[in-house]
Parts: sequence; structure tokens; C-alpha cells
Amino acid sequence: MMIGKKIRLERIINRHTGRTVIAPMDHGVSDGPMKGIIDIDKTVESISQGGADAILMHKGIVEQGHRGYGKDIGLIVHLSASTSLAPNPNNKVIVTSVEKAIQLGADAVSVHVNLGSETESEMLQELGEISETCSYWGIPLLAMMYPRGQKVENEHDVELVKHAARVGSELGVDIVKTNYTGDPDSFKEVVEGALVPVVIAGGPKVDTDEELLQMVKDSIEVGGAGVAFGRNLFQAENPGKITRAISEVVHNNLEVDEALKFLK
Ligand SMILES: CC(=O)[C@@H](O)[C@H](O)C(=O)COP(=O)(O)O
Ligand SMILES: N[C@@H](CC=O)C(=O)O
Repeated sequence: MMIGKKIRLERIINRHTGRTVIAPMDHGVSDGPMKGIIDIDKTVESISQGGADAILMHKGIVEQGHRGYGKDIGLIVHLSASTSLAPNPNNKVIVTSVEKAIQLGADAVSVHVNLGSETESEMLQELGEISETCSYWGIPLLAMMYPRGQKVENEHDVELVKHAARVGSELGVDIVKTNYTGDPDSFKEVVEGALVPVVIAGGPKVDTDEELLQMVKDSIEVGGAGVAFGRNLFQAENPGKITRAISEVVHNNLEVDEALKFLK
């Protein structure tokens, strides 16, 4: 790996633990100004103080999200977009460039690919091209790789998830974000087949903090590299505290019951 990409990757993935807690906040495009991402810099401050390693956002709010105070964390600029208003929200398009992300101070970029969607071929072509551009500029690439489309009945099916993760690594991404498959044994297959670090997606808010922390713990124990949670962090009652609890599991291997104490 070229030194520039290695140095930048260490701003996203903790170089001591090889793991990461990423907070995506790109929901304003896909779903509108939802609770938790209205006051972006307040949310960034809370999540940053809670121990997150990086935030992920679209190009237009990087400036609002740059507090310029407090604990600085990595910045991932998202290149893909679609909205929930589209006939098929699975059809993601590229709305900015690696070069623009560099101008904005990004430490990494991210791309979203829905395998099985109508426009899979365009998303794969774009991912392949962006992967080469990232190699040229030494910018780490995180790919959100999901099995999503008319033929996909279960987006958490291990055969489909491990295929999606492997597509990411074979096309040259540095980190894959994908669905947790529901249990550690099946998720271990995803991690082993991926060849690059795999972080788990959050999805809608889960019912209990214990359930969320158990999912994090189980994924880490079979080699997962951490999490990329949006709504489960910024829509929590206390984003800083839940981020701290998750960070303690990810980076310090705390048991769930120990991590729950950080939520008191
Ligand atoms: C807004 C999205 O498209 C999400 O996929 C977001 O990018 C993400 O990575 C995870 O957000 P969650 O709220 O944890 O699902
Ligand atoms: N650099 C930002 C955090 C990540 O973008 C800040 O200082 O708030």
C-alpha cells in the first residue's frame, strides 16, 4: 500500500487496534433532515468525544461539520447518492469526485453499491474506476456493499453478504461496510472471504442498547473491524455515551455488561 494511503487509513482505522467506529451522517440526502443530524456540529462533537474514529458525510456539509475545536476525527466524504423519493432508491449515482473530496480535506472516500439492483453494472463500473483513482491519489476507499434488488429476499443472508463483501475487495476497496448476518458463525465467513477489513452497518435503531452492543461484540470476536453506525448513534438518547460504549467494545474488547455501564 502506498505510504499516503497508509497514513490516511490510520486516521480512519485505529492503528493500535486495527478497528474503527465510523459515524455516517449522509442521511440528509437519502432520507431528509432527520433527528440527530439537524445540528451537525453538535452531533459531531458528541460522537467525537464518545470515541468515534471518523465521520462520513456528503461534500456540501463538510464545512458545517468541521467544528475546528475538540477532538479531531477522520473525515470520509461520500461519493454516492440516491433518495427515498426515487422509483428505486437502490440505484445509486456518483455525485462528486475523489479530487473534490481531497480539496475538502477528506481522509478517505466512500461509495455505495447495491448488488442485485437494476443499475448494478453502472455502480460496479464506477466503483472500479474510483478504486483506481483512489490508488493514484493515495486516498482510502470504503465501499458500502449490500445485496439489494428484486432477486434478493434476505439482505442478511450469509451467501449474499459474503459475495457482496468479496466484490468490494476484488475491485480494490480498503474497507467494506456490509450487513451483519445475524450470528457470529455466519459473519465469520463474511470476514474470512472479504480479504479487507469489514465493518458492520447499523440500520434502523435496534430495540435495546444491549442488543446493539451484543451485535458489535459478536462481530468483533470473529474478526470484524468495527462498525459504521448512523442512526443508532446520532438518534440515541445520548450519542456520546452509546458511542463510548461501542468504542470500548471495539477497541478495548469490553464485555457487553461492562460496556453497558458507560450508558448510566
Ligand atoms: C444513509 C445511508 O444510506 C446509510 O447507508 C448510511 O450511509 C450508513 O452507512 C449507515 O447508516 P445507518 O443509519 O447506520 O443505517
Ligand atoms: N475535522 C472535523 C471532524 C471531522 O471532519 C472537526 O474538527 O470537527
